[in-house]
Amino acid sequence: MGTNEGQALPVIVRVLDASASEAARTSAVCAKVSSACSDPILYTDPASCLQDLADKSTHILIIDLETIGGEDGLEAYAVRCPKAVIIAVSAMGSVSRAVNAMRAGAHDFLTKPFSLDALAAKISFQLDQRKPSQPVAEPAPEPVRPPVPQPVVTVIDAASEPSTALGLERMIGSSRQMRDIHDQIMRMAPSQAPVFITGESGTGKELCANAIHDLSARQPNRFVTLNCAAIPRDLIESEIFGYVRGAFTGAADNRAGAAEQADGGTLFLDEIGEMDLMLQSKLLRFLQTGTFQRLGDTQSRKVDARIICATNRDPLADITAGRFREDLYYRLHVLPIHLPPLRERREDILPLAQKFLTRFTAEERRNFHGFDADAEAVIMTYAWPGNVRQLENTIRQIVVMNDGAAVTFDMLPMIIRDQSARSPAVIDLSRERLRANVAPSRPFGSIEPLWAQERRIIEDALDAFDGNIAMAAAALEISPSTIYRKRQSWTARSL
Ligand SMILES: Nc1ncnc2c1ncn2[C@@H]1O[C@H](COP(=O)(O)OP(=O)(O)OP(=O)(O)O)[C@@H](O)[C@H]1O
Repeated sequence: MGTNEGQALPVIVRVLDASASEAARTSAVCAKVSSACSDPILYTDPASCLQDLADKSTHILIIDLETIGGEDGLEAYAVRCPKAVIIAVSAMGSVSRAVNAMRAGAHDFLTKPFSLDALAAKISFQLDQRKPSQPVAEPAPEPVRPPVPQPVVTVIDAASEPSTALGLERMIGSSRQMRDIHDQIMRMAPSQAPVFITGESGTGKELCANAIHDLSARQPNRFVTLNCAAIPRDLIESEIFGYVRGAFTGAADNRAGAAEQADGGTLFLDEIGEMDLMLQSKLLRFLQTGTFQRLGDTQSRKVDARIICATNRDPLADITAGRFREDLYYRLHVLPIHLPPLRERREDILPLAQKFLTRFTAEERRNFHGFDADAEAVIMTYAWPGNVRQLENTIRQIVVMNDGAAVTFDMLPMIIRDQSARSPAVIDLSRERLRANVAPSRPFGSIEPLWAQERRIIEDALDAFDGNIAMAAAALEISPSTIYRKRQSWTARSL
């Protein structure tokens, strides 16, 4: 704790709590954690705190939710100090409250009465992110993942990955499905039970595993990723369990494997469906006993690592086909999370695209601010078979190859323009349904009046986008006002 002592930059901490004694208690913790924040500013009334947030800089804001009338009031504070780290505290803590507070701008959450150590750990963690050469309040840039191929084993130390504490924030998406996922992550994070994540490639399974680790008590320890598909079959055992000198040709030293490196932290087994059957039984034994042996060793070792695994295959089909051990599956499949493909949560597409555009525009020193209407419509209706990864790579490609204030239709890669030039799936679907639903008893045989056909198509599009007029309009390539106008005319007809 307080690892920045001796090189600490001043940190401006503000504490808002209607109870003066609570505020003073919190303030005492700050001073104890580091001399850098030895003089926190206390507020018991929201108005003066809000005023100061607007006028003066703030690095850490510790805010009591009851004092501001609940988490809904938090946003007003967050917008006044967008660069500050906000720790929300509440005497009425619950998972949904914590999730709502995070959505409203909090980075962390504590339920009252909290131990001084718990608060100290949170503040200390924030302080440890600050380096002398960085402006204190600047959030660290998001780490840019290297292009494929991914490393076989990735070890992330809390200290070397500043933004991991904001794991949930990095998972962009406010669709109903993503809100459910955020909720599940918050509930699962404190548990020790294994988590089993399924979902198509590129849907964010690793990001999800990372968020669970970040929000757990294991966060100060390592998050170790082992990509089972990327490791040659004969090396995978030594990658997981390590080896001793002389265990095989080339084993010149003793080496800890991923399981040992994750001791106290989380071991993420990506692409678990690719694991060889012989190794599956070793993994099962490790899960049952918590013990293992390094390759070539006689000594048994014990570690405490939480297991999270992920696959983009259907695990039950793999069991039926004899490729995956059923007993291992039931050991691992304790807390399941399924990440839906991007095409099933279209509301998330534009916020993700905008986020990637902002990030890559800064990285590549371009001038983009957004997308024009045509580009937006195509981005929103394209099927994105490669999910978020494909969207991310597409935006990166656009930014690298072009410049301007807005991304235009012409800048989109050909495959995306071509696909959208053919009618998107939703439109085909509605036409199919239209054909199937034509009433046979019409005065002119099977011919339905044009306005009724239009109405059916528009209503199908609205259904496909859960009533979202902007998205339905984009898919139909008409303006939202056309939908409003048509709806009025249908109402007039039925009067
Ligand atoms: N909700 C999200 N918000 C922001 N970025 C996301 C989101 N989901 C995925 N990404 C980004 O998309 C890329 C792919 O995500 P990730 O590696 O977690 O997917 P995956 O499901 O594990 O893929 P694979 O099955 O191929 O390993 C990453 O760069 C990740 O940061």
